[in-house]
Amino acid sequence: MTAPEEVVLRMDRVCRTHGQGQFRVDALRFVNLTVRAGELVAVMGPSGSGKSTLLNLAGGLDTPDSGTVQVMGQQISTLDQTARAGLRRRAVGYVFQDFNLIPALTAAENVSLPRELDGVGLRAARNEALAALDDVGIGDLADRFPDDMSGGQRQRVAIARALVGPRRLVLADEPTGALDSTTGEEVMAALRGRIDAGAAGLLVTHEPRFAAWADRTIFLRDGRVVDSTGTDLTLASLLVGGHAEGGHPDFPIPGADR
Ligand SMILES: Nc1ncnc2c1ncn2[C@@H]1O[C@H](COP(=O)(O)OP(=O)(O)OP(=O)(O)O)[C@@H](O)[C@H]1O
Repeated sequence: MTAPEEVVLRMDRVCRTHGQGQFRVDALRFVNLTVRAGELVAVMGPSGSGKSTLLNLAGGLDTPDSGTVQVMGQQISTLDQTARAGLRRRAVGYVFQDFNLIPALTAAENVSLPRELDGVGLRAARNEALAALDDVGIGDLADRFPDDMSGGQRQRVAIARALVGPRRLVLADEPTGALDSTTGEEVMAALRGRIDAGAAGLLVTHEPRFAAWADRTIFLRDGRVVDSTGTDLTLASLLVGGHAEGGHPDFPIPGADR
């Protein structure tokens, strides 16, 4: 297990431009971000502010135009494509809004598959998968197929899969987006539990109540980090107008201007 204070993700002065000429967009501009083991960082911002670009760079699916991205001490832009894919597989797991489970595989098979692809033997991979499912509170559903599970249970399978084996960085893109709020809270509790056990995470969300599960929140606008705040402050500032009357300027509280 990773030491609690170990840096899992480090981004220094990261810039990324998409498109060319008149279609050129500065999707990220000089972003600095450090996420340590045991830390969950929420990423909020309006549509087009650069959240997906940030997640793609953090997971090594994309490389910066300038600046550096390090995952578990390895600088992604210095790696060739094969080495990058290897680092991604060993270190990074994803959780998406739509679960992305393989319907023909049971929960345990979905979770053990990445480990089998890592070269771990079938039995060891299954044992790791069972432990990972236990960690997110659904050990008893190991042999169920995704279609026979609720949305919240499926998302917990996805969290188990994201952090099975040595993976330490979970990148979650609106993981609660398809869930009702009670189920969303249960899924956040499961994610939080896995982070507390020594992983690190980035959570893209539009919902302050889910961001409240994070240790801190960064706010993006036009590719820049325009604000960064601890969780207590996040909710407090949204609710009592710590940033501005009626909430954060990017996330006004509906009706607060009445
Ligand atoms: N492949 C691409 N080619 C051209 N422009 C792109 C590409 N990917 C992203 N962009 C642009 O970069 C900017 C940042 O996009 P990004 O998807 O990172 O934002 P986002 O905050 O995740 O948005 P959303 O909340 O709508 O998913 C946007 O202006 C977007 O149009």
